[in-house]
Amino acid sequence: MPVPTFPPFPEDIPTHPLLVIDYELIKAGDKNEINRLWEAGTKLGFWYLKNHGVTEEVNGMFDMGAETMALPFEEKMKFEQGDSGISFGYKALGANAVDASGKKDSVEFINVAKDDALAWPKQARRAYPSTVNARMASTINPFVRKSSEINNTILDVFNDKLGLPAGSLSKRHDIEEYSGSEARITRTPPSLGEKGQLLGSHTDFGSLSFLHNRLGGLQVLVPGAETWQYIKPIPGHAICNVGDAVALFSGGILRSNLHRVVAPPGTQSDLERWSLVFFTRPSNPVILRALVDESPLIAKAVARSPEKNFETGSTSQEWFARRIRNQRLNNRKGPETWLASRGTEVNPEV
Ligand SMILES: O=C(O)CCC(=O)C(=O)O
Ligand SMILES: [Fe+2]
Repeated sequence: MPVPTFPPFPEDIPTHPLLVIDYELIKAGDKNEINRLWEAGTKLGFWYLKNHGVTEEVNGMFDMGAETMALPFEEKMKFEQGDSGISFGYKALGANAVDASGKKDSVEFINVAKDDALAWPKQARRAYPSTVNARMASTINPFVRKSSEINNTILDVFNDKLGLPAGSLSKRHDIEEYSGSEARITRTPPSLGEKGQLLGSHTDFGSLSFLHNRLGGLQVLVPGAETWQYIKPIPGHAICNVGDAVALFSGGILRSNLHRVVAPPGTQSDLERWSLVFFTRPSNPVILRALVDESPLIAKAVARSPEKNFETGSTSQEWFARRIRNQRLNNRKGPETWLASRGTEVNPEV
């Protein structure tokens, strides 16, 4: 399908600028670009990534999303993620809370496990709708492979800057090992000028997120600022951010920043909103904790923040399942369920 055109992001709405990082330069070991990536990862934890080389796969992923969401509701529900804390599969509109009051979310999405995309035509973690299966080999597998490679290249840069022994972060993200890494396509019905959150304020659960957006709506709460600010989508650029796992490994040196999604601004609010994310997460058995014994820099950072707890005592798999499970409205008992779904942002000790 040709890439559709969209009404532009309004000129008169303030946006927060992000550093644009050139992936080709990062791969080539360009010192200046590496320093800029480090600045982006440590100050806000968000940046644009250009020349990432996945544009064709991104377009195919959006087609897969459109084909999947067009299936009858009963068909999609056969692949529903369930209430046990497993993220892979389909999530219907309104199945999750967006805040402590238990307000329903307004998005539907399909999550495809990295492990299934790589194992295809075998099944590793679960089954998917026919529209997903039809594009596993042609689109989803190359999207996941290329995105995982970008993930480990960026983690190697952070590894070096953090003074960790070579390969310390990337060995925790071995592509061959089962993890919660997944590709997600989200569809949001037109907002029609409505105010309010489509996806509540959160930090991402995992290591890095690679977001391919076409419409606005994503906002960040910049440290020290009092108001949320839009991040403007730029065609062909991914929006990347650091998640909780890497923030914890680094003793807080890398930043997992709060963000949320509100209605697309201006005339964009009359359209359906589609977004694609590749979320990377450490392998299932990896313990989420600051790597103080591997890097004096991380040990110093942790010592400087005695009020914070970087020892979660949780494996990557448990951390992830806890967050997914406690967002589900089916599991809700009260505001405490929402609180139990949170990450590094509200844990009073982190
Ligand atoms: O759709 C977006 O712009 C962001 C989505 C997001 O933050 C998430 O799914 O974690
Ligand atoms: Fe997010």
